[in-house]
Amino acid sequence: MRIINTVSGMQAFSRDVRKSGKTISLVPTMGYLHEGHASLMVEGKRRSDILVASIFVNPTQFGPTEDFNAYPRDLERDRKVAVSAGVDVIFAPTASDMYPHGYQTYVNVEQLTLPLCGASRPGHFQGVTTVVAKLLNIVMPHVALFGKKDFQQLAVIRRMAADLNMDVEILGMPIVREADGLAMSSRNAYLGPEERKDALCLSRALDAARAMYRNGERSVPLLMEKVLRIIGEVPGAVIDYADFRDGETLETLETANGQTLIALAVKIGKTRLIDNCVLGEEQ
Ligand SMILES: Nc1ncnc2c1ncn2[C@@H]1O[C@H](COP(=O)(O)OP(=O)(O)OP(=O)(O)O)[C@@H](O)[C@H]1O
Ligand SMILES: CC(C)(CO)[C@@H](O)C(=O)[O-]
Ligand code: BAL
Repeated sequence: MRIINTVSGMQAFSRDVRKSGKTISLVPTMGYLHEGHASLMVEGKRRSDILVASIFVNPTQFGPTEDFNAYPRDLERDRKVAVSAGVDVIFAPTASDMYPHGYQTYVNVEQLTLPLCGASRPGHFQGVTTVVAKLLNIVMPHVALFGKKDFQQLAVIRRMAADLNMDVEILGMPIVREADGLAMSSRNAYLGPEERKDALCLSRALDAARAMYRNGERSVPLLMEKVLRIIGEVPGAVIDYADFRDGETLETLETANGQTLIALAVKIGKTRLIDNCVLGEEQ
C-alpha cells in the first residue's frame, strides 16, 4: 500500500491508472478508521482495480466552536485498517496543499442543505461539498462510496454530482453498527463508559419507531412522540434534532411511508452523535 501526501502526486498516480485502462474507487474519510469505513473499502475494492482511501480532517466543514482540533487522528492505526481492507493508496494531503494561500472557490448545494445538520452546523455542507468535489477532481475515481450514516451528506453529494455533471458513480452503503446497535463513528471514541451506554438511546429510539411503523402506525406525531420519549429517558442526552423527512427531498411530512427518514442528532455529554433509518428498509 502506498501513502501519497501531495495533490500533484495523487493526480499523477490516478492519471497513470486511468491511462492503463484500470478503474478507481474512492472512499473519502476523515480517518480514525473503524469497521464502517472498512465496509466501504471492501466494497470499493470489489468494484474497481485500484482502491484509494482519502484521510483528511477537512477544516472547512467544522464550525469555529466545533471539534476540529480534538478530532481523533492516528495514521499508524489507520494504515493497518486500510491494509486489511484492501486499500491500494491512502491519499492524506495537508490542509495547505488542499487550500493554498489565495483559495476562494466553494461548492454549494441549496435546498437539501437547509434542514437537519445543515441547520445545526452552518457552513458544514459547503465545506463537505467543496472538499468532496476537490477529492473527486484529484483522485478521478469511477466510483465513490459514502455511508448512509451521514444520510443527508450522501443526498447532498449525489445532488452535487448530478448537478455538476460529474462523471462518477456515487454509491451509498449501509450503516455498520456495534453488536448493541450503536452506529460506528470515529466520535464514539469521545464517549466515557456511562455515556457509551446512554448513546444507545439513538438506535433504541429508531428501532422502536420502526417497530411501530411495522405494526401499522403511520402518524408522524405519534411516531415522533415515541422517539422523543425514549431519548428523553436518558438524562445525559440532549436532542439537537429529531426529525421525520422524505428520504429523497428531505421535506417534512405528517404521514409516514416506506421512504420516510428518521434522522437524529443527539448530544451525549459533549459528543454529538447522528443516526438514522428509513422506515421501509431493513437495517
Ligand atoms: N457506521 C458507519 N457505517 C457506514 N458508513 C460509515 C459509518 N460511519 C462512517 N461512515 C462513512 O464513512 C465515511 C467517512 O466518515 P467519517 O470519516 O466522518 O467517519 P465517522 O465515523 O462518520 O466520523 P464522525 O465521528 O465524524 O461522524 C462517510 O461516508 C461516512 O458516512
Ligand atoms: C465526506 C468527508 C470525508 C468529507 O470531508 C466527511 O464529511 C466524512 O468523513 O463523512
Ligand atoms: N461524518 C461527517 C463529518 C463531520 O461530522 O464533519
